[in-house]
Amino acid sequence: RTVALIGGEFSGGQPKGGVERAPKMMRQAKIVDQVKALGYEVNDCGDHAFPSPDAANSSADPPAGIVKNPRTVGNACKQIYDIVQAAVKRDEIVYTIGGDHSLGLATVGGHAASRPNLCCIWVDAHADINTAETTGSGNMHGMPVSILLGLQKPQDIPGFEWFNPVMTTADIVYIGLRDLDEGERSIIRKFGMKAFTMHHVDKYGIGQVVQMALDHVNPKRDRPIHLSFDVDALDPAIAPSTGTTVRGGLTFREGHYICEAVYETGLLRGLDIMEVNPALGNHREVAETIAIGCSLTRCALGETLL
Ligand SMILES: N[C@@H](CC/C=C/[B-](O)(O)O)C(=O)O
Ligand SMILES: [Mn+2]
Ligand SMILES: [Mn+2]
Ligand SMILES: [Mn+2]
Repeated sequence: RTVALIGGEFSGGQPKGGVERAPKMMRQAKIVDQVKALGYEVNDCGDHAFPSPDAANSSADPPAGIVKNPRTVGNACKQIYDIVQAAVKRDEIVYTIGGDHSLGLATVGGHAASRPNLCCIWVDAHADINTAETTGSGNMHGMPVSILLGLQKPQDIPGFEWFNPVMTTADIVYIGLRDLDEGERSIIRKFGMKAFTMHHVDKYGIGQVVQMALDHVNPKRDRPIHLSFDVDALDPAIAPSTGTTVRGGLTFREGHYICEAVYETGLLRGLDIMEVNPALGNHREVAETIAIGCSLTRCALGETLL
């Protein structure tokens, strides 16, 4: 089994610099050796840096409405999308280290483009499903899912004309939500999307939640799975170095359980570890957040299953 490792050194989907440094920091933490130690071949596709958007409203990439850096984000996504698609065609497990979660359009979208019947588990404090109309911040890391599903027409955002939505609202399930914008709430309700919030995690426990999530998007356990993990799904106490912290998140074990349970299906074909920002917090907080990015990866690749 081969894992294609892709570093997405990209920060343009949100305003806090530093998130582009996570791939190098994870490599310094020996993530490649850790994956190899689990028995995988690693096809290192390298780290991909992108022109970091200069100050907002730059002349080269003016906002589309209030959507910031659309062409910069679209270009980065297109490049990662192509790399992901090529890895999937080689039947490799596609593993992307972000970078902000706007790249989720490229990882899940690129995967779906060459993997029929793909389903997605989106682990996040946020739904990332704002359209250009509903976004309050204009930060594109809050929008990848709406474009992925075609709820936001790609051709209506400069830089995204290349994207062809192939997934539907029924192909994705959320775990960990606790900070939704009003527009996102109405989109989720309107399309009857499945979302397991932190309320459900408390009510049913993580074991039941993952089971119900899989039963929703993968009832016959016959669909390949893409797990897109935003580390801000975890409680900030254990993953502090991330740009959009929200209190009351997943515990260390709940986060790792999700990864273990997805591995246990034998259906994991795509994994994203997103939004680790080594520029945020003190040395210990950065080290802890990088370490959790590595341990989540190991659990998603089978480390803890006997
Ligand atoms: N919903 C907020 C927050 C977006 C958060 C994105 B993240 O999940 O990738 O951190 C927004 O649209 O600005
Ligand atoms: Mn996210
Ligand atoms: Mn988030
Ligand atoms: Mn985030």
